[in-house]
Amino acid sequence: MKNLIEVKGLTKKYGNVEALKGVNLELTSGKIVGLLGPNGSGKTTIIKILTGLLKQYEGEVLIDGNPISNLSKGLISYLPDQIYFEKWMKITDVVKYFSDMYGDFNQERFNILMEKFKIQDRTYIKKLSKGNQEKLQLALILSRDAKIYIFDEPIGGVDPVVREIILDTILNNHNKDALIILSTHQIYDVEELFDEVIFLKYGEVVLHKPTKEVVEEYNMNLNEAFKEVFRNAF
Ligand SMILES: Nc1ncnc2c1ncn2[C@@H]1O[C@H](COP(=O)(O)OP(=O)(O)OP(=O)(O)O)[C@@H](O)[C@H]1O
Repeated sequence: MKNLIEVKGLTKKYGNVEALKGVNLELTSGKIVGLLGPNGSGKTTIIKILTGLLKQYEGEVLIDGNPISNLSKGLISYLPDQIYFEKWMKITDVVKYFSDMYGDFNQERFNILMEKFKIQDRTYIKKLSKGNQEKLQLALILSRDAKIYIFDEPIGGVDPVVREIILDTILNNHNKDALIILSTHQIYDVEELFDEVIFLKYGEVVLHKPTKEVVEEYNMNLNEAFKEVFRNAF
């Protein structure tokens, strides 16, 4: 296992708001990590910095040993918490864009995932329901052979059956040496997925441990432990 992400003293201010306060993290390959915290705790801010979307911050961020650059961006397959396609686009255009943009895009895996997600209409994005647009985006993200996958609320808008398919797909369709970071509020559904968890509170890491240790230490499931740690933070 090697460190794929190293963050030292990461601080981010939006005007007077200190969204991240000296965050330190080391994340290794082959792990599924839950990035958890209440609204406004800084999860999306960290993700945006790791993915190169937010460029102004203090501290050091290394991706696979190198500072953030186009090279590091190419190592990360990122699912944002919103649909980022233009609705007028054809699905074939989006797929072409992905395969042109990312050398690691696996068309065969994409086709299999689309079958699994039962997306039959492959014409225009606007003809897909919101849940199916989310699934399409997920299929594209998972079809890359990336070193790092970052999912921001991948199960937000979909029904419970689809949620299970999505979690199963994440678990079984990624490169096993990859690092997966998953941010969600629906901990109850996903806790068995996480090898380790990060609890963020007001921009600070208050806990970063293997899930097993958290469950043992608090003598309760992860969801309950989360509520215990954040009891006064809501
Ligand atoms: N563009 C921005 N301008 C000003 N403040 C911002 C901006 N983006 C985020 N913030 C603030 O930074 C803090 C962290 O926000 P962030 O979106 O990272 O939290 P989060 O944990 O992802 O929240 P949520 O779970 O609600 O998505 C919050 O106080 C938020 O109001």
